[in-house]
Amino acid sequence: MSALSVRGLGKRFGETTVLDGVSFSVEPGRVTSVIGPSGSGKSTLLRILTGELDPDAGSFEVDGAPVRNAQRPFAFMPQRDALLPWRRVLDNAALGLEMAGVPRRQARRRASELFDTFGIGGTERLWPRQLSGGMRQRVALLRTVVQERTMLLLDEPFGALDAITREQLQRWLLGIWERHRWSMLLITHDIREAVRLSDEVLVLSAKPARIIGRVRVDRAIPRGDGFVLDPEARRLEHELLKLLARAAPGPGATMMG
Ligand SMILES: Nc1ncnc2c1ncn2[C@@H]1O[C@H](COP(=O)(O)OP(=O)(O)OP(=O)(O)O)[C@@H](O)[C@H]1O
Repeated sequence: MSALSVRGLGKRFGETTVLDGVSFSVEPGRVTSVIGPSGSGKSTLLRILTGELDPDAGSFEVDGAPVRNAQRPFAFMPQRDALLPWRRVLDNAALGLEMAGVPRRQARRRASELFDTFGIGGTERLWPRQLSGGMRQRVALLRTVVQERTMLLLDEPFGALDAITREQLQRWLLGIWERHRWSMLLITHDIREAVRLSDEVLVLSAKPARIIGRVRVDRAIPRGDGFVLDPEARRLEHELLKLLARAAPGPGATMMG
């Protein structure tokens, strides 16, 4: 049974069709990435899954059961880290639990237990503005995973970071993932990141978005640092580049952003 099974999702904004019959599944404990041209509808897809938007067509199931509006079994990390500047780091980390109805003290205790594992021990009493970009992302991810859902939806978690920090956080995420084995759906702009972190990469076309390619990465996760230089990884990146050129034909065909 799939952790997530999406069938024929369609979405229009006014006259514009953004998603057109998008179907895929994420297997339990697997990581699936979605890449595609800017504006193709990747965030819209996640916003439908989280219940922020209603689809115009199609449906999806989680663990084999249709999802009703009220119950969203995902933990979602949005594109921006969205830490609240007026809450200390620990209170930010506990926010997702609090919003899910967990009493504040209990939420803070559960969040605080993860700080060391996430490499941010000692920052609990700081304000978000006192953290680096990479640390902020760790807090945002902690806030997401502390909700203890089996499926994570991550919308470009490392998109705003410099290349070195991004690389560090990818390595770190793989290490954390190995312990928890969440099913993950990851939106990214970075082909190399998609190949390194995923079991399968889906390529969306430009608007209206359809899935125009699927690339499997048949190497066990976590993959070591050397994997990016592995000929197989380079071949898959090349294949994805070609698919992206088809996804957004014309000048800047491989540009995403
Ligand atoms: N509420 C809305 N009303 C009208 N149009 C919208 C709305 N939300 C998104 N869109 C449009 O839908 C399209 C897809 O947007 P979306 O943010 O899903 O793309 P994306 O692939 O995530 O883009 P990026 O890679 O730049 O983050 C865009 O053309 C966007 O302008």
